[in-house]
This record gives sequence, structure tokens and C-alpha cells, in this order.
Amino acid sequence: MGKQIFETLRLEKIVGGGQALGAMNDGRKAFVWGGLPGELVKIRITKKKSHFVEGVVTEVLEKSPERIMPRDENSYLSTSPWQIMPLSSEQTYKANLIEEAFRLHGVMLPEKIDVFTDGVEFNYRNKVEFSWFGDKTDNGTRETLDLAFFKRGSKGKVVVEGTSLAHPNINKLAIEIRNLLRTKPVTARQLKTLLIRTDQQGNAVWQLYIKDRLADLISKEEATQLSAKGSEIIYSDPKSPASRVTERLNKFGGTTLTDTILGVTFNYACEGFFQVNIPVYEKALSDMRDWIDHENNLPTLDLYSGVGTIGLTIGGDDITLVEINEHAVAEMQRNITKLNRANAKAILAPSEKSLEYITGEQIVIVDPPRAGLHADVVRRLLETTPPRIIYLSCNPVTQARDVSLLQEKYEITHHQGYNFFPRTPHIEHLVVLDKK
Ligand SMILES: C[S@@+](CC[C@H](N)C(=O)[O-])C[C@H]1O[C@@H](n2cnc3c(N)ncnc32)[C@H](O)[C@@H]1O
Repeated sequence: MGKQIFETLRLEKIVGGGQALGAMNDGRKAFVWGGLPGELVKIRITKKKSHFVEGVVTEVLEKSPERIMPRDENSYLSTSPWQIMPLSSEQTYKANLIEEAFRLHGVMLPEKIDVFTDGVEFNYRNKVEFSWFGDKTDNGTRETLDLAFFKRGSKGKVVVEGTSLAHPNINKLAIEIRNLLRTKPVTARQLKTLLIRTDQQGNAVWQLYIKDRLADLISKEEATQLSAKGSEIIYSDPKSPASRVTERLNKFGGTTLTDTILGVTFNYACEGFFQVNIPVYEKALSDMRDWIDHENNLPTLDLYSGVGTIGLTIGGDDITLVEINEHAVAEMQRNITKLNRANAKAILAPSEKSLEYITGEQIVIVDPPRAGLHADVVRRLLETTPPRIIYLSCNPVTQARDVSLLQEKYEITHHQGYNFFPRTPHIEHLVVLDKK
């Protein structure tokens, strides 16, 4: 291991990525996890570049009055680095980051920025992926086996018993599976990840991704003793770091879950796509629904649609959904069929290659990834000028960039922030744009 480098500095502000910003003695910017504005901290450098460094706080020399004890003292940096401040501060930082992003792009937001939260700070996640960690025991005869998360800014792992963000049934089941595997001749090196998911009723399913073809690692009897409704043992190519399904080795019960969003029922696979914090997502959807002109019954176009949870709940009868990911589209198609939505069309394609669907005669909903809208999508919107664009974003910086371009022909009618992921720096922001 290379020599560790430490530095002491004062932190100034929180930046878009969620880190606190400070300056090194040599003038380089330092993006720091685990610190708050105003604090004097000692940091360990985790990445060095010519113009900036990244680091993690190892000691707080002067504390911010905002600082609170993180609930997951050892692992909060891996899952939710804003556990060190109260939710009220988090809400203010999120609103300020939205404001700053739009100001830097020269866009005036007409209303005071408000970030909706349902006040549920913990236990909101319905999906957690655990890693595994093993170490030699004192006498070196066998290895320990623990659940773990990757440490932020290093390749190391931190041993956990769960996370405060997760539904309690997820943490409970994770421990049951860990305890069962501790009785087996298997080491952490043979295991990749454990994915656990719950529906809103708390029914849990799990998938164990392993790097050896150990189909009989867990018996049917053992699986039925666990507090889950279904599970799978999956062989996942060891060459890929991700939990990809290479081969399904064994299955105990179904691993499909069902949830209802604004009265519409969706089925999704354990490894499939689905929203993580359904109550707050539902609030965003019901707000967005208010901006769909159901009276005039215009068709709706949902770009970057995922499995269609926006378009199929709030879009009208005549809805076209465009998504790049084939698994998401397959899941969306299954749901369209099940819901008997004859006028819903799922398109497997990048939005920027589906420009012919943007005709100007429909309400357009966009919910792009962090990179924001493709330049060709913005160009086509400006050419065809649909009467309303409903833009939900997980990155206010790229949203502000796109809105600044769309302002040529649109004005902002409404905007609202949402806190889908409390205790983390993630921000969602809705902007409703009307043709001028
Ligand atoms: C922020 S998610 C939104 C998903 C969905 N609207 C929802 O509410 O759950 C962005 C989605 O865009 C998809 N995506 C990414 N790049 C895309 C592109 N160029 N064209 C279409 N979809 C894309 C991703 O696969 C992902 O499902």
C-alpha cells in the first residue's frame, strides 16, 4: 500500500457532488467526504489530480454546530454521507444547490425553492446490495464471513450488520442469510453480492450472486426457513465486478415483487428496475399529474421512461414510452400487457434516436439520467415546440443547462424539489415548462 497522505484544512461549502469543499495549502481544491462547512478537519487524500484532490475526514478539529452523530457510525460514508447533519440542514443544502445550479446557468426560478420530504429519514430503501468480507480468525483455521459495503474513496470494505436506510426486513434477512452461510464451507472470496428487495408490504426476496457454481449451497428446506418469499442462487461471471446474472443456478419460490403506484399495479424482478423510495416518488408523480392536461386528452410522450412508472400512471390513455435499456423495456412491456393498455407503446431506443416521436402535438415528460437531455433532444423540442414539457431530474446542474436552452421558446410555470434519498446528497427537481 502506498504512503497515506494527510492534510489539515478548513471546509467552506457543500458542492453539487455532496462533498464539502476546501483548499489545500498548495491552492488545489479539496473535495472532502465526512465534513461540514466551517469545520477545521484533518483529511486523508484518496485521489490526487493536478487541479484538485479528493479526501475523507479522519479527524474533526473544529466542529460545525450542525454536526450530529451519524446513525451508522462506521458505514455512513458508504451509503449516506449526509448522516452527519440533521434533516433540516440537508433540506436547506439541497434547496441551495438547486438555486446555485440555476443561477450559474442564468435561469431565474420563479418561486422560492422548496424541497419536499415526507420526513422519513431512515428505513426508506426497498433495495440493498451487500458485499461480503472475510478474514482469517485468530488461530488461522478458518475465515470469518461478514456482510460489508465498499468504503468510499478506497477499495477496502467496511463490515456491517445492515444499514439504517433499509427497510428493517432487509437488514433482518441479510443477517439470517449471513448466519446460514457461516455454517457452510464457503468463503467471502467465492461470494459476490447479496441483493435484497422488499415491496411496500415488506415482503422480501433475495438473490445471492456467487463466483463459483455452488448450486446446492443452500437447500430448499433452509431457504424456506428464511423470512423471504422467494430467492435465487445466481452464478455471476467473476471477471465482471457487477452483479450480472450469468446463470441462474437454483430458485426457491418466485422473486418477482408487486407494488402499486397511484393505483396502478407493477410487477418487477428482484434484479429489475424500480423506484427505491415509493412514497416520495408517488408524491412527485401526483404533483406531475396536475400538469397533464387530461381534459384536452393530449397524447403523452415519456422519454427516458425506465419501466414506465411515470407514463403508465399519469400519462393519458395514448402514451408512448422510450427507454434505452432492454431489460427495463421488457419489464415495461409485460406491465403494459398485464394492464391491458392497448394504446401504450414501449419503444426500445435511445431518446436521441427517437426524435420522430417528438411531434409537438403532445405533452412531453422527460426524466433523464444525470447527464441530462441529449443535445439532439433539446434541439428537436425547440423545433417542434410541444405545448408543455414536464422535466424531472436527478441532477439540477444538467437540468439547469437544458432549461437555459429551452428558455428560448419556453417559460418555467412551476418547479419543485423532492428528497427521494434522505441522508444522501441526491436531489430530484421537477420543472414544468410551457411554450411561450
Ligand atoms: C432517472 S431514470 C428514470 C426512469 C423512470 N422514468 C422512472 O421514473 O423510474 C433514467 C432512465 O433513462 C434511461 N436512459 C439512459 N439513457 C437513455 C437514452 N439515451 N435514451 C433513453 N433512455 C435512456 C435509463 O436506462 C433509465 O431507465
